[in-house]
Amino acid sequence: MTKVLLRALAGETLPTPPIWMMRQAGRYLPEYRATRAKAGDFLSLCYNPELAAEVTLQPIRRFGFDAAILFADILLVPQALGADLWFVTGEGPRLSTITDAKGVGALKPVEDIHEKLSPIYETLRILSGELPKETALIGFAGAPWTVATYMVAGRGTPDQGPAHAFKTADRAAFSALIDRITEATILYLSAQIEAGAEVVKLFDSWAGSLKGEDFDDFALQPARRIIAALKERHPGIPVIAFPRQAGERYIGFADATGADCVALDNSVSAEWAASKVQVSGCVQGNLAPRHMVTGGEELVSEAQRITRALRGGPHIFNLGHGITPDADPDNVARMIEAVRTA
Ligand SMILES: Cc1c2[nH]c(c1CCC(=O)O)Cc1[nH]c(c(CCC(=O)O)c1C)Cc1[nH]c(c(CCC(=O)O)c1C)Cc1[nH]c(c(C)c1CCC(=O)O)C2
Repeated sequence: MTKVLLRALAGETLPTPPIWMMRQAGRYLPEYRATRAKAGDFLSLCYNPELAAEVTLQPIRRFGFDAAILFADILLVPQALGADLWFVTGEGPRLSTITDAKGVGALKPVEDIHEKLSPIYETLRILSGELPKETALIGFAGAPWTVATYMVAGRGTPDQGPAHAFKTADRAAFSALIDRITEATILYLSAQIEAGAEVVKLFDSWAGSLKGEDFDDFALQPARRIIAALKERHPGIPVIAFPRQAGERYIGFADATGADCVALDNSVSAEWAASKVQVSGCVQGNLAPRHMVTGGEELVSEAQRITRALRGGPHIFNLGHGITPDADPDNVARMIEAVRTA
């Protein structure tokens, strides 16, 4: 029996959609907080294969999701390319910054990334042996634009201003940075697949700040290049693309990039997506994460509305973005029940 997540990704319309959640292993779970404390800090947890596998499995044991997502972070790739990376508690990531051609030139050769990232591959090998047979294993990476926004600014930014400024000041150097990340991402995701990932997802969390030609050059083309290279090396491995906040640019994104599925954020309606995006294949999404905090009747009705709206084609149920640390785990169980009884 093929795993239900893989069936949806192959284009099958199922009576009940497979379910998983972005950030399903995370601070809203007491067992995650306990394992993170044991590891010491977030990055030590990412680089400890036994403990990273343990936190990946926690939400599977608790909720029986149809997919497990590797526990790691999109910012490990910049670190493997030579950037300094640390996390400030309560604030988020910090990195050394790259603001010109010289900074791009100083990055390590892409082939060197495996040296730093080999524990991540080990986490996947452990998970391949330990997951229930019906649970699919998802690997991931940040998309080049989103990763670049952190590498340029050295932190998360509300409007990605520093990356836009670099792009405007020296488009060739900025393109070289995007190319370098693109090449590293191909090597990283290929290694994840070789270590056991059955699906890979590209997170372009800041795609929504790219407009017109910039969207084509820095969101669409890098995704197309990565997906083409992966399909050549690993035919049959499906790719989920998440160009968050792409709005109208969700239309045709799967066809233009070769993605098997596009993940929808919660700023678009499921009804709109059914007629405009699902016509090209599988879609994933798109419950607003706040329902996992607020719960109640609205959680049930929204989860069921989305499930019904996307029932006519291939669909993977998920949130529109990651579950937040203040979410109530009981609401996750309620959400799953609502989707399965819609
Ligand atoms: C932009 C981005 C990052 N990381 C990621 C993205 C893209 C998706 C998105 O838009 O959310 C992706 C990511 N980060 C994490 C995963 C693991 C898999 C999963 O459960 O989804 C994945 C897929 C773990 C994490 N990554 C992070 C945590 C929290 C760390 C902790 O335990 O303190 C987790 C569980 C930290 C992180 N990592 C990042 C930020 C901005 C932060 C700080 C914000 C926060 O604290 O929630 C960068």
